[in-house]
Amino acid sequence: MALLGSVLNAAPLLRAGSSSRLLLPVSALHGSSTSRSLDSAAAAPASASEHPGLSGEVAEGRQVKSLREMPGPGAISNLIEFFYRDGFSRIHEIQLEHSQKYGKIFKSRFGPQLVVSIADRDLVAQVLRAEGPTPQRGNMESWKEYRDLRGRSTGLISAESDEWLDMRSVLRQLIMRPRDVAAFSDDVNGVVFDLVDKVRRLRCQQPDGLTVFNINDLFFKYAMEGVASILYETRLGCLEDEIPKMSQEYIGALHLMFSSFKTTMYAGAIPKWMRPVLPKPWEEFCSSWDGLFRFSQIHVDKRLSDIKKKVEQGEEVKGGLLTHLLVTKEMNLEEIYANMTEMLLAGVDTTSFTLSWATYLLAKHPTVQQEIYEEITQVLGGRVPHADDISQLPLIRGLVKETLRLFPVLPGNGRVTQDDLIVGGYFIPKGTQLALCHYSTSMDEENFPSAEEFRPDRWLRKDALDRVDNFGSIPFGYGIRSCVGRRIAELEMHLSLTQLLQKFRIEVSPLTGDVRAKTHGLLCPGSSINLKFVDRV
Ligand code: HEM
Repeated sequence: MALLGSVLNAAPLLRAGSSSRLLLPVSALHGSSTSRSLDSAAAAPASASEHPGLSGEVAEGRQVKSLREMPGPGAISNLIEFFYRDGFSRIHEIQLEHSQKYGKIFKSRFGPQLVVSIADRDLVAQVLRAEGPTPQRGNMESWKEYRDLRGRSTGLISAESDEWLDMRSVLRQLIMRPRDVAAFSDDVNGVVFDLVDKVRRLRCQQPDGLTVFNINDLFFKYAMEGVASILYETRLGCLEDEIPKMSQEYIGALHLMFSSFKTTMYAGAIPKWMRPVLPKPWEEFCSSWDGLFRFSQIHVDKRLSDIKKKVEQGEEVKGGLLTHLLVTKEMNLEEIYANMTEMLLAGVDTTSFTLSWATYLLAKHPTVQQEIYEEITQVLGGRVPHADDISQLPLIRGLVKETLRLFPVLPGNGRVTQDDLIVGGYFIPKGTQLALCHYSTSMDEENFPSAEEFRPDRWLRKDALDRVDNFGSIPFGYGIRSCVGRRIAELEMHLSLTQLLQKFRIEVSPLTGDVRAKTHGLLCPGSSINLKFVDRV
């Protein structure tokens, strides 16, 4: 399942405003909602004074090139790459290959679509720093169409312009600073206890009493339970042996949308007029959204009715994020449903894949694991960690950063330019779809020496890498449209990894092969990760 990935990675590949839209992978296939033709771009050398978004290159008198002159793979070779060589599951590798072959800025075509890919840290920085107040990631037409059809609101992922800005301003105040989410420590720790317990129960079922098969399945349940404990202020029971029916149905809806990654893709890609002859993708798309919205609505309504009861009885109303939103009415009810739905969606696979990679890397590097364990023991002893402890655990933070550098769950991100830009010497007209190639910049030796190596200590402050504006690795994006759930995800990952390392030595099971990454919307383990959890004495 990889909904967020299909949205953030692939949505930019839907051509805006076209009735025959095509969905393309962000990193290697390149489409455009360019509002000017390439010819006019070529014929209109920009001047810095006319175009506030332009870099100093024009002013310095260097020749600005048009998109026509930009290198990149041809449409036919892209077709072959993706449809005959299973390129859809290797988007991250193709991104790297193309940046090595064509340079750090290149264009690709797929039919009428054109996307400009940027695989250079400084150019990515230039683009993101020049963003206006309401950046756009890509085309969200199919999401919006569903919402219009059902009279639903958009949430942060699907909204644009002022509508997006208003909701973002509300949520930014509530969950974007580490100290805001520190308040959720106890709730998340409650879920971590259940995770540890579940590890113990699962390994007991195996003959060696140690192995947990397909660790991502467990982390998926943990991530869902963890994020729901914050978003809905309730427990879903995902880590119980019998998952409650309602939570099971939600997981089913999520599976429908993603197991059918294709469903999401085709729903957006198949033109409306073809739906009568090819109804299934759109129907499945709508039906999975129905399930996701229904689930959120049940939990939001339940909280609302609890609050009303308390008010009627004259009791004080206390609570977290959802309570705040319902009481202050900074968002209307439909907006709350939509944002809870989209945040739950965005917060599960992303976190669980990262945890799966982190534990796999730890198991493969016992010396690193031991160093991190010693740091934890020195700082906490056996004490349960709290959010406030994390600043004292730089290696735990480095572990998460390094995992996301090696396996950025979103290997690429999209932006539609909102102004004419000159990037890397090329004139990029307003409305061009850009693909920011995070995977390539993360693996670039210039940004990270010995880039293939797993070295959480490279993030220790002494090396000055640990900066929010290190554009070589920005797994949560950057700036005003960056991941709104970043602090929640970090809290869930820091607390769970710390406790797992306090309790267990993690080893790779001999039943695990060499696990390689594949793109399935998100960058996910290409095969099952099976790990042994050995008690620490
Ligand atoms: C390891 C975990 C996660 C990673 C790596 C991640 C990464 C990202 C990235 C790269 C973006 C796009 C940013 C941009 O366009 O600049 C994004 C957006 C978003 N993420 Fe996350 N995410 C994670 C977890 C979460 C969680 C736990 C939540 C919710 C609680 C969440 C909610 C969102 C939302 C709502 C957006 C859209 C924000 C907007 O458009 O304003 N994410 N995420």
